[in-house]
Amino acid sequence: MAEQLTFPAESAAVLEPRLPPKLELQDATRSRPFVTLTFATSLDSSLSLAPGVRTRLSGPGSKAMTHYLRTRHAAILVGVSTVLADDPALNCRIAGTSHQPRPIVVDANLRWTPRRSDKVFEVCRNGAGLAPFILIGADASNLPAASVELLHEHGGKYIRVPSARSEVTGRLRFSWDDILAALQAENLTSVMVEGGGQIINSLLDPAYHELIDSVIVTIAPTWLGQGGVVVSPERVTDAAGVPLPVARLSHVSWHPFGDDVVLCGTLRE
Ligand SMILES: NC(=O)c1ccc[n+]([C@@H]2O[C@H](COP(=O)([O-])OP(=O)(O)OC[C@H]3O[C@@H](n4cnc5c(N)ncnc54)[C@H](O)[C@@H]3O)[C@@H](O)[C@H]2O)c1
Ligand SMILES: Nc1nc(=O)c(N)c(NC[C@H](O)[C@H](O)[C@H](O)COP(=O)(O)O)[nH]1
Repeated sequence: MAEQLTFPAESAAVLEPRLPPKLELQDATRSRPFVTLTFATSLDSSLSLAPGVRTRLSGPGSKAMTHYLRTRHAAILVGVSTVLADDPALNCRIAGTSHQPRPIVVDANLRWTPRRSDKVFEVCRNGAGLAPFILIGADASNLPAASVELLHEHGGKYIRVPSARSEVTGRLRFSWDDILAALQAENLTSVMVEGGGQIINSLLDPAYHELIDSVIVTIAPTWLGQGGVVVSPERVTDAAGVPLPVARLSHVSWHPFGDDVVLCGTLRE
């Protein structure tokens, strides 16, 4: 029996001001999708114990909240390392839901070879989720024919996005404007960005704050210790080289969910 979660209507009401409009009312004529940044973190800002290690942080209440968020967004976006680490279903497991979000996997450097046994395809075949759209570099070549076929069979696909090589790592990067334009072109009117660390840290760059409509963070009462995947965006300095805060939430509210607390806010004034 597949996992079935419930989320109380009173809790949903508390979150409502932080959410995009109901899906049927979302405006396809907006210039870009509604963006919710959401993740679960430890007290030492870790998303997981180590890169590649699936780590449960959310308790049952805040986990149900995350799945409720999935009912309210057209798409759910993760980085390829999250897919490789977690083999996630990227579906919505709220009992009775009729909506499934479109999984978006950011894989600029083609590290994931999708396989029939991956959970995201399994839930898709069971009618409990959608197949992924995989964002790859505009010049990517030699796509594995079996992966193209597997995606096609399940209703997913590769989508090409303009890319540039990072001067620091030499790896291909997308700008968030281009990522969101690619989603908009697919009529995906809202997206929740779930992680992992590299995805979140790149979105928290001040250049992108205006793109983020809502931030919803689950904080679990635990320290994971050093060596974890940490949310800590690149440092910003003033003209004299003095460090400045990268981002601060405004319009903040805190909501307890079991042992966890959920922090809501926005990066706009
Ligand atoms: N606690 C949570 O809420 C949560 C959520 C998601 C993932 N996780 C955990 O996070 C870990 C994975 O995080 P991570 O930081 O290693 O990887 P990640 O999931 O952020 O994926 C990193 C990859 O995504 C791609 N990428 C990221 N930003 C990009 C950009 N701007 N342009 C192009 N490509 C880009 C690159 O290929 C990069 O190698 C896993 O252990 C997973 O379990 C936790
Ligand atoms: N809210 C939240 N609490 C957690 O404790 C945790 N580990 C994640 N992780 C987010 C990640 O994007 C995917 O949710 C996981 O990879 C699991 O995926 P599924 O639930 O199977 O879709 N998210």
